[in-house]
Amino acid sequence: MLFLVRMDVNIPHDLPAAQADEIKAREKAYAQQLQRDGRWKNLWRVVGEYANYSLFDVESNDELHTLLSQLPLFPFMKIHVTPLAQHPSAIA
Ligand SMILES: O=C(O)CC1=CCC(=O)O1
Repeated sequence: MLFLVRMDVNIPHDLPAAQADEIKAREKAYAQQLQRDGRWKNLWRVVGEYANYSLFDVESNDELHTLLSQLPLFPFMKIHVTPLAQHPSAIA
């Protein structure tokens, strides 16, 4: 099942920089592990925003929820999920 996910990151200004850097490092490692195993298929930065659009390929809504809720930045993100279906005119 394919899902388009937008993540908007909002780290509080009073979070110590070292703590923010540690969370971002864990986020990167987690994201790259999921990209390697094929579930996080694409990751794009939104130009000019601390946000991304990502494409996930997972087995279920529950799997996606588990995966997203384990993101180290999850407490600091607004996440919008769009489930995707086949378009009848698509050739690929
Ligand atoms: O920087 C972001 O958009 C949040 C994020 C998701 C995966 C990652 O490494 O950073």
